[in-house]
Amino acid sequence: MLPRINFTETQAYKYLSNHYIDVAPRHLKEMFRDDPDRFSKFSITFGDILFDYSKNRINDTTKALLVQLARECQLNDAIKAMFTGEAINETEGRAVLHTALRNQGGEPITVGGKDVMTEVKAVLAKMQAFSRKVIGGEWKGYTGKAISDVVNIGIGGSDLGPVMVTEALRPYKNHLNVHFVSNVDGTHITETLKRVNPETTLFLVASKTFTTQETMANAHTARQWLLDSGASPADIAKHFVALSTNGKAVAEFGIDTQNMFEFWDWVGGRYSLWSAIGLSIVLSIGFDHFEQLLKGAHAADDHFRNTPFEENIPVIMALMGIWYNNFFEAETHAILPYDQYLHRFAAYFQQGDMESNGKYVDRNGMPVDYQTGPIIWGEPGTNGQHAFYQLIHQGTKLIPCDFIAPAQTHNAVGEHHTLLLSNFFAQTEALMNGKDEDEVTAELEAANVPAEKIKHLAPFKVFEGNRPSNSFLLKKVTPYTLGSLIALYEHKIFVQGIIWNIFSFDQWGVELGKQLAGKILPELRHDDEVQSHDASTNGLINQFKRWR
Ligand SMILES: O=P(O)(O)OC[C@H]1O[C@H](O)[C@H](O)[C@@H](O)[C@@H]1O
Repeated sequence: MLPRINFTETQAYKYLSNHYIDVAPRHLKEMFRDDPDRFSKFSITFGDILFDYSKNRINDTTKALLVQLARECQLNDAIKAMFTGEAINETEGRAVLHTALRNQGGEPITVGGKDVMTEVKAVLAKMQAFSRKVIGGEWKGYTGKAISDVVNIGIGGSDLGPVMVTEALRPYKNHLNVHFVSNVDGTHITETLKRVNPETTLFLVASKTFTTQETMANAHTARQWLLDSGASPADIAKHFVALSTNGKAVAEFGIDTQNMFEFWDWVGGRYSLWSAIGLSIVLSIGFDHFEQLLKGAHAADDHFRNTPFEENIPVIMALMGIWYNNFFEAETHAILPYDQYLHRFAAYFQQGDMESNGKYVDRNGMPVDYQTGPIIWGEPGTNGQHAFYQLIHQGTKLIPCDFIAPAQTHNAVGEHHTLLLSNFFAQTEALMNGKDEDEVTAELEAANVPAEKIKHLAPFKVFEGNRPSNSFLLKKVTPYTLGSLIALYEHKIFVQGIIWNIFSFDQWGVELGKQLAGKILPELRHDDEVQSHDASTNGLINQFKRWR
């Protein structure tokens, strides 16, 4: 069982509340001036990842107190409980073992007395053999042609991870075209099917539960499309495989369970890209690269498990987040990758973080009286710079940011990468330093702007700075480094959930909408007016009926 500690009642929290009063008015610029060791003190190198957290509004005392907070919340025990397969997803009575999926160290991991590693390895071997056949052209469609296109049909955790990783690792891609259909909006499947040929398309129906409305609707439409093209029901097996925990529902759908790649209820949907759900990744970049992804994640798992909190990247990421979320009252956290291939990274962690820690009930079943998970958002730089950075620089809200950039690009065209990285460095520096009135005035004077105009303009051109950021400088986005980076973020979410005393691995909050949609659906199947809802919902439904 996970500890039940209200972190606002710890000693560390009390100290931090007082300490906040001292630190909040201090400017990062001064902190750098006063402490020449700041960068070496507040940065951690892990393999090919440099994590710099020195541009945060902290000093040595802040860090020590935040680490004390983690200790008082018994983070050590919680980490151990997760890695050893305790049922820490208590509301669903399940272990949380995405770390077992990438356990490349050979250590046995048991759930209910059974070593899960045997099954994990068997499914990986099955994925490897299958992907070899598909990539090598040995697996044929119903007219005897090799597969050219793979369509992953899934949503949420059965979509976002594979999309993000296949995009991030495009430089490692083979000849197969990989597509993703998630939305139940018929447009998504229709537009995708326009681009593929039924004779050479393989569908992966990816669903942990195999009951998700969107995925089932898309899968049925895809199956019908295949049959309409001239395939027989017996040909389905050549074009459909399932990635699921639910063998019964897979068989009922008509997919041979031989063609099912299994995973288990101890894999949370939003942590499942390492499981059979990653088959689209394997097909896109080959099994060896997928294995590298697992290895990178495993190295991050080891780091998380075995490194003292002071030097532990996910722990520090989490503590910085708590410092802003619970003391500075920051509401959001931006993830800003300076790498076009990472363009779905923030979207991926919107689910990862917000579905995990978007909870207002604590582990005792009581409403919390403090803030929990932040709103996660972001877009790749430099696009964001020309869109929303204005608010980050000069708005009234404090937005802690993560900047992520590779030192080496996969596409060395002209000076592009140097331009990109100059923006990456400049932004974190500008957010931190800002620009005071003297600097603004000097600049305008140098540009020969008349004194009267300077007085008028200066306030608008001042940047107060003191806006915090983390920087992740990666040597290069490789499968291994990406695996590590994702795992570091996953563990950050875990640490925050432990400190906030919430359950990070269930998602009851998504159920209500699903339930109500199920109730409304039959009402939309006829044209009679509905009166069974509130006035707004009735009004919307009835207008929809008149217009459709
Ligand atoms: O993989 P599935 O069972 O189809 O679930 C897909 C998604 O469904 C729900 O919306 C959950 O909130 C997500 O966590 C999950 O990833």
